[in-house]
Amino acid sequence: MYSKLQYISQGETIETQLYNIHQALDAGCNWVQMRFKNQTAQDTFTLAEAVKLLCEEYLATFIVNDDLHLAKRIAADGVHLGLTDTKIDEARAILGSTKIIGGTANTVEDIHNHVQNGCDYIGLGPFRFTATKEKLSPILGLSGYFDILQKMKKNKIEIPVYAIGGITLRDVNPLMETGIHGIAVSGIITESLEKKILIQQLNEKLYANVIV
Ligand SMILES: Cc1ncc(COP(=O)(O)OP(=O)(O)O)c(N)n1
Ligand SMILES: Cc1ncsc1CCOP(=O)(O)O
Ligand SMILES: [Mg+2]
Repeated sequence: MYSKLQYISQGETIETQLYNIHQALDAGCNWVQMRFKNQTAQDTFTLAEAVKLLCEEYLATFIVNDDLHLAKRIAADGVHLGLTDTKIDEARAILGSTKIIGGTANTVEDIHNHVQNGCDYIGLGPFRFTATKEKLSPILGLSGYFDILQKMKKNKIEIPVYAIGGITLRDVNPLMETGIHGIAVSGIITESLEKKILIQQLNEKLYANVIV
């Protein structure tokens, strides 16, 4: 089963990114998406190599944001692709069947297309406004998740869905009640001064109904 908590990295420099990712891993995150925007190819590659080693040390899943070819080059566990990034079916043809491919969705039609094209998980959002990302798609709110997850059920569309965008601890229970698999968060973990406690609290809520 995919982890129910994804950490999306932040930081304007290689050093800040590595610090933030290391802190998140140390505090218990076991899924990292490296998101390093508007950087040179060399710096992104340098960071990715270091993050790969860190994730291996912590036995964490390592996903590269946006850059399919970088994900392939460094043999990351997978890639996350947005609606304007490389198409999911093209990425599948390049990465093969063993790598994880995540796709962004804002509607049930996006989810349906991604499933048809061989996507492994969905990042559905934004839940609410967030300053972490520019040019947000329409905000879904709780009712948006409820509607989309109901439509998925009705149409028998099965794929793990992660809620994303401005999520806080108190959003987790109501979001999980809509039928999502988990959450992808950046700000709350990066900014937390008590990361271990926060991640424990998030995981308690995320895994509350999982029978082991
Ligand atoms: C898990 C997850 N879901 C959605 C996104 C957003 O991807 P995208 O729309 O391509 O935006 P950027 O992150 O590239 O700015 C994501 N990264 N992860
Ligand atoms: C990458 C991304 N895509 C939609 S919202 C978002 C940012 C998530 O970060 P945060 O948890 O800080 O809102
Ligand atoms: Mg993208």
